[in-house]
Amino acid sequence: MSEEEQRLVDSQSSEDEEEVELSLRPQSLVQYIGQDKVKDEMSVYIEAAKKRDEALDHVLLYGPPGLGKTTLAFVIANEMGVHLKSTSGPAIEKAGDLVALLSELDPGDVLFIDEIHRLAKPVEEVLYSAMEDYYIDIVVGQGQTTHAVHVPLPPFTLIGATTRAGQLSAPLRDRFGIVEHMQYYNIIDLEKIILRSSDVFNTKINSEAAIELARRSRGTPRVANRLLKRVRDFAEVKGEEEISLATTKHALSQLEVDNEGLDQTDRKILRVMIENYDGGPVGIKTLAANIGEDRDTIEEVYEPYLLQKGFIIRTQRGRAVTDKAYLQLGLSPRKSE
Ligand SMILES: Nc1ncnc2c1ncn2[C@@H]1O[C@H](COP(=O)(O)OP(=O)(O)OP(=O)(O)O)[C@@H](O)[C@H]1O
Ligand SMILES: [Mg+2]
Repeated sequence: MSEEEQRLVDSQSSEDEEEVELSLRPQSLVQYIGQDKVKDEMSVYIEAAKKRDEALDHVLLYGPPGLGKTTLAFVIANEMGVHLKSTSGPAIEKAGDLVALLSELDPGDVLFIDEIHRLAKPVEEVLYSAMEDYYIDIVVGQGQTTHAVHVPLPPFTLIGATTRAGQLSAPLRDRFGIVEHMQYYNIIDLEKIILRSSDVFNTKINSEAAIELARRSRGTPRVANRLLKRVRDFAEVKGEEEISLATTKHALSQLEVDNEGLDQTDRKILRVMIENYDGGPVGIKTLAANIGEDRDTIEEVYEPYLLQKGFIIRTQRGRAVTDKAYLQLGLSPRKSE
């Protein structure tokens, strides 16, 4: 797949995008659009913790990339009125790194660990006592001078984010008092996000165009914001004062994003399943090898959306496409035997 397209769905943002990303990020729960269930619950827990003057319980946020987990972590810290220290699972190599991070925290502060399913096992084990009783036992020295040191910690809140809740070990998962599942956004909420972002960009977008964009954004704010930027480019070149529906449709077809928001890779997955495996079922490993995509990427990024949109289903023997998938590709569904 092209680099361009990779960037539409991928979880990393390039450096020149970071600054815009920051200005696009809502700061408070009120500004945070959608995810109503998560927001309602979080606002109760935040208010209660503040009343008790305690650290908020540890929070696990999980769901597909680009749905606003990182954004929400910052919003939570903001609402609690505390600092947030941000890191990621793979960045913490040794237990000592974790100790260093934790000892920098003030009481009540948030430690945000992105990709928490990728923590090294020894680090994870140190985290258990830190989360449960706010202390860490570390071993220092070498040979004969080796001894254990008991390090008390300030009360803190761990916010973990992951696209793969299933890969978290049970002992770690159980130590999160609050577990929130982030859902794909509906079109109304995505439209609001698009309108807010176009304000930030100082561009006008016609309301029909905003809805069209929302419909094709894979239920994902990050995708919505990226598509908006591309569509804005097309409108600018055309000299439009306000992004029109026609330009939006034209830009999206150039970007090969179809009417359901599927991109080239989504369609390739469906096509391979149909053409090479008669619609499935086919195992994920086989599929990944055929498409030349990483298995994890398929499972984290592509599959959840295709499942939720009803293009594929999961069976005991693997994934299979539905009739809807045939129709989306302009093919006639296979006859049921
Ligand atoms: N509820 C929201 N309202 C407005 N904008 C949002 C919302 N959620 C996310 N965004 C925007 O979408 C983009 C992606 O959000 P974010 O980086 O928080 O996603 P994420 O879930 O952490 O993704 P990843 O799993 O890839 O780390 C950001 O630019 C953010 O501003
Ligand atoms: Mg993130």
